[in-house]
Amino acid sequence: MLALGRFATAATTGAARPSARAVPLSLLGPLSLSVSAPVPLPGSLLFMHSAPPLRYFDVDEYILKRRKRLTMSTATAKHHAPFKRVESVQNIIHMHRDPFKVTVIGSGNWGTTIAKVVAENTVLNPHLFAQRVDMWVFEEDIDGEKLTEIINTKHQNVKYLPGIDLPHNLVANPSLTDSVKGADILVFNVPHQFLPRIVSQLKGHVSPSVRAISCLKGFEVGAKGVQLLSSYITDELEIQCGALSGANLAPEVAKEHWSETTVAYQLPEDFKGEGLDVDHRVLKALFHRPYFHVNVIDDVAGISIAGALKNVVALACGFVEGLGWGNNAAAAIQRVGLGEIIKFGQMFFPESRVETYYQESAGVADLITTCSGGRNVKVAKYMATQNKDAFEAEKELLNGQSAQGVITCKEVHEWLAKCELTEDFPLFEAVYQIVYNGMPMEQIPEMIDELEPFEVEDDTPEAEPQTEVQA
Ligand SMILES: NC(=O)c1ccc[n+]([C@@H]2O[C@H](COP(=O)([O-])OP(=O)(O)OC[C@H]3O[C@@H](n4cnc5c(N)ncnc54)[C@H](O)[C@@H]3O)[C@@H](O)[C@H]2O)c1
Ligand SMILES: O=P(O)(O)OC[C@H](O)CO
Repeated sequence: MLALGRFATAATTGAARPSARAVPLSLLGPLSLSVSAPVPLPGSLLFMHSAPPLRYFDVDEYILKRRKRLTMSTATAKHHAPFKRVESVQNIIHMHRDPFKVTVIGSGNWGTTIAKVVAENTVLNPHLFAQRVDMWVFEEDIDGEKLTEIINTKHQNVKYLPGIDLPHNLVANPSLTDSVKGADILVFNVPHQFLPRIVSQLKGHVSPSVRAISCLKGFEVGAKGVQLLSSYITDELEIQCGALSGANLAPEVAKEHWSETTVAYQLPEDFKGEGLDVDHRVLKALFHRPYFHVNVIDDVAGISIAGALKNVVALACGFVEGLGWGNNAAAAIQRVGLGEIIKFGQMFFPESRVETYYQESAGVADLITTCSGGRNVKVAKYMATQNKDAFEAEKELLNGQSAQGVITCKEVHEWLAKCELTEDFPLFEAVYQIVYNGMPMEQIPEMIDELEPFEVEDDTPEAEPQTEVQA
């Protein structure tokens, strides 16, 4: 309704032109009028069914205005504009400094995949990025050989991303502090339970001018309450940190099957200027690939909340899948889950935007893909079918990888319990009770029945008050 309200003011009134094709607005829905939605065919008119007399939306006029707006916004590009797509980046950024040196911290399933993406782009953009990308690897022994040595000679991460060739400019580095030496951009990508230790080891080794992106999904719950991981990194290391999150199952991205993602970043107060510092265009150049389409926005909170909480919802999906309840049950879980995700965001991170949850890859799209084929859903399904607990399931299924929902549901529970709000998030609470207290998963429907509908603020003008009709 937000988009409908905005466009309704631009609509003209009058009769439909006889030659024009009419598209009933009610069929298109509010999303179809949003800026990022496909534009309807020229020459068609969208009828607005909402208020008599019948009004229409002139699509030709809309397309012209939209094109003009896009041209203007490209010409007057401002870094803070939300949802503005960053157009082509090649050869546009004039660098007034040395190329940015990039380090990826983490080498798991997603860590290695993102390192591959980044290393491909540093080769393609030598004016922007130093070609060598260091990837910090938590060293381990694989059949008597060090994992870093295997990666640096065979150019494959045989444990966490087997079968995928890695660029030769990607260098596995077992020393955390050495890997960040001289780095301008840090890409954090480890299971989030390991972040506090990593960050404490990095203290004193990272200059305040370094910029960072967190690809982690989860929260930090501590003395400061519930914290986004990007904020945690900023607080601990005193560096600006954004986030990358989207509908991105690592094995598919690694095989270069097309997907989308969202990067969110806010310029720091000490931003040095275009060509001198990391901004939206630099980040697009760093992460965008033909098979990995990036949209850069500034809603760090929105994409981080969606990314973390959908893992909890995915566990619930896995439970009902394991119980053999079918697609309807999974859809019901996702509907309720999305409501709780948005509610959580609006309640604890009011700066996050509701639109992010449905317009961005990091929102509902990530919820869908994670609930369809992610590790969380697999672990939960295994719990249901094999009668194992979450930790046994993770160990038996994932070969050292992590299902982050298992930890996130505990963090969320601890935070909500502190706020005495567990009853307001019955699905999140049900998942916690199943994973940690052995509550039967068959009880999910009763537990979530109490969910109050969540009201989203609407800027549609209020209807005229009705005059009371006297009998
Ligand atoms: N895998 C995906 O499809 C995917 C997609 C998007 C986002 N994510 C998110 O990305 C983050 C990283 O996930 P991942 O898939 O790369 O990791 P993963 O689940 O594959 O975990 C394995 C990694 O953890 C490391 N590790 C194990 N013990 C450690 C320790 N004590 N200290 C430090 N590191 C240790 C291993 O060395 C390995 O690199 C997570 O927050 C996850 O939710 C994952
Ligand atoms: O495999 P999962 O469940 O950790 O989910 C992976 C990603 O977060 C999907 O975007």
